[in-house]
Amino acid sequence: MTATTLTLPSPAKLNLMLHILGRREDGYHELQTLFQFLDYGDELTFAVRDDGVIQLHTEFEGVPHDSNLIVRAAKKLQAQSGCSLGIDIWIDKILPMGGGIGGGSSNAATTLLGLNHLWQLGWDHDRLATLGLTLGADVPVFVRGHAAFAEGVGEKLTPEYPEEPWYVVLVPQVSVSTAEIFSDPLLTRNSPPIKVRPVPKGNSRNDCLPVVARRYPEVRNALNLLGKFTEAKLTGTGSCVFGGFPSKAEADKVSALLTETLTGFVAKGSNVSMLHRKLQSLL
Ligand SMILES: C[C@](O)(CO)[C@H](O)COP(=O)(O)OP(=O)(O)OC[C@H]1O[C@@H](n2ccc(N)nc2=O)[C@H](O)[C@@H]1O
Ligand SMILES: Nc1ncnc2c1ncn2[C@@H]1O[C@H](COP(=O)(O)OP(=O)(O)OP(=O)(O)O)[C@@H](O)[C@H]1O
Repeated sequence: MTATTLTLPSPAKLNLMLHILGRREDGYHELQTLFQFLDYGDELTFAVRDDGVIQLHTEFEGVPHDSNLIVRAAKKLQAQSGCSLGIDIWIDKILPMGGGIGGGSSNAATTLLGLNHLWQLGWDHDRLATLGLTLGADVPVFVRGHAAFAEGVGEKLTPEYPEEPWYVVLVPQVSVSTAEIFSDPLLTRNSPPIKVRPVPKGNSRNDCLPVVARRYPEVRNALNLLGKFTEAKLTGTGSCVFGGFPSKAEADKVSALLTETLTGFVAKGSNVSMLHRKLQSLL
């Protein structure tokens, strides 16, 4: 008998590099980016209900119930699968919103995979990723669960195997709107496509960084401070800034110094998402 309740992780991601190649007719941008997961994230708990109702019990400041990506993901999956079951959902939210570490997208993917399991739909990852893309450009990589080189708007994924260092992630206390950064006239949108894999060294820049740093002094400050210890990078459109270290001890040492004045955390990079490791252990 399949369980009717389930608790699953919803990990963060980093963009280890991000190049913008151009802008499409629909306003979305053609990207090349390298995604890696962190062993750090939110936790969602699901309990099946038989009346078809989808209810998220945790309140989010500034996000109405029906706009929450968790609820939108659940409703889409229910409608497209024709499932008559419903779900109660709770979330322990630790990922910052508008931090560029993919909180909302990851929550949507965890919901799709969790409900596919609990509702026994038997959808494969291709089908779930296609539905996920309609919720956000970053959802498919969380559905697939492997570090990946992404092209298109982020949906064409090729598995990658970057090193898995320990990261210090700084969380500047500003929420950056992805749409706002992508509509900035100063954004560089003409990076030449990378044609070889893995991404050659020297290509780790994030094309969004100059625009984000210009608009947000808090992000500039975080980049400068972390940059005293290692190469400091921006993930996605920010606000979070990260740098890799060969050991937890070194990352902890730098984090202890920086988190006296800034918010941040230490987490291990991971090429297989902790969500997929947990799901695998259930089979
Ligand atoms: C920047 C990244 O975080 C890199 O991982 C993602 O590409 C953004 O993914 P996301 O947050 O899931 O983005 P979405 O919710 O799909 O899009 C938010 C807004 O960002 C802009 N956007 C997003 C992705 C993309 N490739 N081009 C864009 O121009 C669009 O204006 C869109 O309205
Ligand atoms: N479950 C959710 N978790 C976080 N944000 C959500 C959620 N549902 C809806 N949102 C909305 O989506 C916006 C972007 O949230 P998210 O945490 O995904 O941003 P982000 O970290 O910049 O992500 P990305 O790296 O994908 O751009 C939030 O500001 C919020 O209004």
